[in-house]
Amino acid sequence: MLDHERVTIHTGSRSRLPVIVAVHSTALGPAAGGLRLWHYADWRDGLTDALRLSAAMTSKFAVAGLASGGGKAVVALPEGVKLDAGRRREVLRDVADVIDSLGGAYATGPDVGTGPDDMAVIGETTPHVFCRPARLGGSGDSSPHTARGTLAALRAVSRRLYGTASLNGRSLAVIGLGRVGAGLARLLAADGAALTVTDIDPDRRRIGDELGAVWRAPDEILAADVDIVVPSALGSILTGQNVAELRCRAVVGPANNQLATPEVADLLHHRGIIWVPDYVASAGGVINAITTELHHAGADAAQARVGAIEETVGDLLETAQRLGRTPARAADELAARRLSAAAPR
Ligand SMILES: NC(=O)C1=CN([C@@H]2O[C@H](COP(=O)(O)OP(=O)(O)OC[C@H]3O[C@@H](n4cnc5c(N)ncnc54)[C@H](O)[C@@H]3O)[C@@H](O)[C@H]2O)C=CC1
Ligand SMILES: CC(C)C(=O)C(=O)O
Repeated sequence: MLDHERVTIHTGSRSRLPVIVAVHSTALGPAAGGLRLWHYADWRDGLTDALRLSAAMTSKFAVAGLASGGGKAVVALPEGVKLDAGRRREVLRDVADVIDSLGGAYATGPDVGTGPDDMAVIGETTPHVFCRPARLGGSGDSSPHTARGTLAALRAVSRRLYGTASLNGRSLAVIGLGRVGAGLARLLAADGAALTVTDIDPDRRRIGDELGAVWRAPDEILAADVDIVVPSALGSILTGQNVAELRCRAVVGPANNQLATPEVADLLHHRGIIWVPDYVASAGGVINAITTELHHAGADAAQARVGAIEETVGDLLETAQRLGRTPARAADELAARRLSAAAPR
């Protein structure tokens, strides 16, 4: 059964590409979530992604205590298609038309494949957009805040495992050195962590070299002998098959939808590996954007809320242990309580 309030699929009048907007829930407020511009073998895979990603946004906002609902947009690019500047603009204007037609039920921001300049183009058509560049009144790139929020989650896990929040001397494997992953790797290196890194884009290796990190092939890094694995690329990286190969004590990262299926959280738990739900660890970017742009709080207040992810994760780990649950279940239950307490809209 469809679990979503509204799903719009529209063939862009300019680009002729499928523009998908999934609004999962507006129980806590109008939906928000990023725009993913990515390649898919079949556009229906993009639809599946939009459905899962938008549901995760609902939980992300609920656990973060923000009055927004879950949504996500996906433009499914056929494999191998590259967008030049003109074509990219057409795609973004198509997306903007769909968002505008929803009358405020959904506002977009950046996700994989998009950034603040793309939000500026969308903002030419519709006001329902955030993370535009600061010169246009937006809060800019979300990824440094997402990286900082993930670091806060890592500190909470380090405290639980090693009795100290410091990551100095810990070994971490960062999978994906994109906007969030590279920023997070820099923060971790500055804290004295020993890094192993990878990306499918070989050009990213220079970021690892710059940080003195060990480079591993993408298909080898999950089983690296490190303290913590940090998924920072795309989803479904943890499966029923590969959990058995892990050698780390925790998996904590910003990548959305890391589990191929929800049951993988139980498998990790049975192996004694702490998994922090991605929708908790990755909330820093959207916390900063929504707090400053929609709730008009100052930068310091927003940063404090991003830093509070450390406390949120610490509390979740404690609740999970006390009640004999996985952290995933403890987080799902917290989100469900907050959603059911919200007045019907
Ligand atoms: N940008 C943000 O503020 C937020 C991002 N996220 C999530 O964090 C993840 C990363 O996002 P961004 O850094 O913004 O995207 P990005 O597009 O800048 O970076 C993704 C990186 O992952 C690499 N990659 C893709 N598949 C890979 C694989 N199989 N193995 C290794 N590397 C691979 C890509 O080459 C790219 O360098 C995504 O899952 C995104 O949904 C979550 C919350 C906020
Ligand atoms: C960065 C925001 C917009 C988002 O989509 C997410 O947190 O996944």
